[in-house]
Amino acid sequence: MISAYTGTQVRAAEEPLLAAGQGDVLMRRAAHGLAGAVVNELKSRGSRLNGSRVVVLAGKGNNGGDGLFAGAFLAGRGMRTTAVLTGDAAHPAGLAAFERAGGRVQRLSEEALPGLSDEAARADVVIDAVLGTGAKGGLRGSAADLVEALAGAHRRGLVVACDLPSGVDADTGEATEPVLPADLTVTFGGAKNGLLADPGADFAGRVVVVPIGIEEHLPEPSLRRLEDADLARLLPHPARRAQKYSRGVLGVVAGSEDYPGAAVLACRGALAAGVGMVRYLGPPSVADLVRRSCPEVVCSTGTVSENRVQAWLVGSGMGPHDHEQLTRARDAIASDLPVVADAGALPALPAMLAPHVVLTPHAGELASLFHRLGHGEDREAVEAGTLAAVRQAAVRTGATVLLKGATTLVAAPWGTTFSQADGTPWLATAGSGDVLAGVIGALLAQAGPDVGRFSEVGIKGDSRWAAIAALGAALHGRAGRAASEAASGGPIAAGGIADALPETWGKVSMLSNYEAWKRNSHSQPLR
Ligand SMILES: NC(=O)C1=CN([C@@H]2O[C@H](COP(=O)(O)OP(=O)(O)OC[C@H]3O[C@@H](n4cnc5c(N)ncnc54)[C@H](O)[C@@H]3O)[C@@H](O)[C@H]2O)[C@@H](O)CC1
Ligand SMILES: [K+]
Repeated sequence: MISAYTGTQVRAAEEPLLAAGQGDVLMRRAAHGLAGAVVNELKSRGSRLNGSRVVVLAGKGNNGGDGLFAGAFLAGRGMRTTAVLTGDAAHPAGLAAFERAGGRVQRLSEEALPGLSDEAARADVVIDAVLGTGAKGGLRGSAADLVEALAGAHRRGLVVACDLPSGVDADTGEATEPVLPADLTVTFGGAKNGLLADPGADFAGRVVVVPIGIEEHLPEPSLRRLEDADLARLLPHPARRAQKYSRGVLGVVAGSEDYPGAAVLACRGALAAGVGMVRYLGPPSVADLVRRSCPEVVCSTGTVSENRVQAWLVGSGMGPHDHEQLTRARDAIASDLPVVADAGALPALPAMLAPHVVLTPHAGELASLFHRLGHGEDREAVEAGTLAAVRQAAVRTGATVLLKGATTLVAAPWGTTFSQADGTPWLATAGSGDVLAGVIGALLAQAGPDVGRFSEVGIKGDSRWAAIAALGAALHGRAGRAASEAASGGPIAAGGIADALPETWGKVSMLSNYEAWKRNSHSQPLR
């Protein structure tokens, strides 16, 4: 699990060490980690260190101090280092160390701007150490001009953000442009929320966390990302004596005469994600298409209460005039069973929901939901602050809310939030969301009463619905990536995501089987 924190949480964790006079030690550890990451990255690219040029953009706070100390380490490795001081001051000890190591110091001003931005654009490495967790707002004045010029330059070297790209809000991921897009962000003590939420994540590149000794003082994470081992633990496994009903039955209320394919794709997503049975309820013409496309699906007629299932999927491919389907969607939501409510069901939701109802809007649908709740956020506002938006939606509706995007965020109404970025931009294709709803529906149907596997990864109570949705997003993203990789990185259609999902699932669970085998192999005979 990757854990992320707000700037305030990280600063509070630093407090006991600062009080014990360890401030310098923390900064040197951070700087050493930053310099080491630069060296590793250059080596992995086959670039030589000796004589290559590094420009450190150093602000006046501790973030600049980290950058200057890192520059000193790099100068010690034979790199030609220049510090561009963006403020009216610089971290005194960092600056002294930098100068002692032979670094060259330049002060940024309007006059010096053209020459320094040229130099930065020609450098092999640029370290962005202007603003860190203590910043208010974005870059200003000449620093903003320099970053704007650099971001627009034809060619630039490796860009490494110190702690976080300057201008990205550590707590929310909001970005005040200009922000220099990093290839690599080296962050200290723990990841920051802003690196795992869009638009901040757009600027962060690959994120490396450097431990600096504050970790034991960190509280519960503010944001989590499921990794391989967590996914493996959370995947349901059929019991030896399982039968299709005990494996979980998903009822699907989706599709319409205008969008019949959505029902098919939702069913394909569900079938690929381990459910025991899928029951489809919908218009006869759609049911015919579902039967022909997925003969495994049982098409039923009648009402929601007449169909016995363990979870419902409602809304994919439904419009505002599909009255019979909308009635079924409302009944499913009122049934007390877990529900994934997608697309056309979102405008028909009751005002207050429960955490076992998982809403799956994209940014535009979330903006519409806010409008109905009497709040004015438009799509742009949601996209500019995805983390705040998804959390607010969960609090206001009482539901678990999954906000789809390059980074998919899932928030439980009580605050537990996940960020998954497992996919590829090829996933932005029609029908992809229907498959995702099917996958999450299947996982909800298999959830059962067992909460043990959730507590194993530190997820308590009703937060498990958010973990299930995050698991679904991770599987969907990875399946999409696998489908694209099978096409040598080419495009995918939504059906291909469902087709790739069983193997993705198998690979993830192999990991847990291997761990179990390793644990057991010394003490038990293998069967
Ligand atoms: N506190 C600690 O012990 C440690 C802090 N570390 C580093 O310290 C950073 C936080 O340091 P600071 O609290 O000094 O904060 P920053 O370095 O983020 O910047 C704050 C400084 O910039 C000024 N400033 C704020 N907003 C600005 C803006 N929009 N434009 C221009 N100037 C602005 C402030 O007046 C202040 O002087 C972390 O991101 C991390 O890099 C690390 O060295 C690890 C240890
Ligand atoms: K920075």
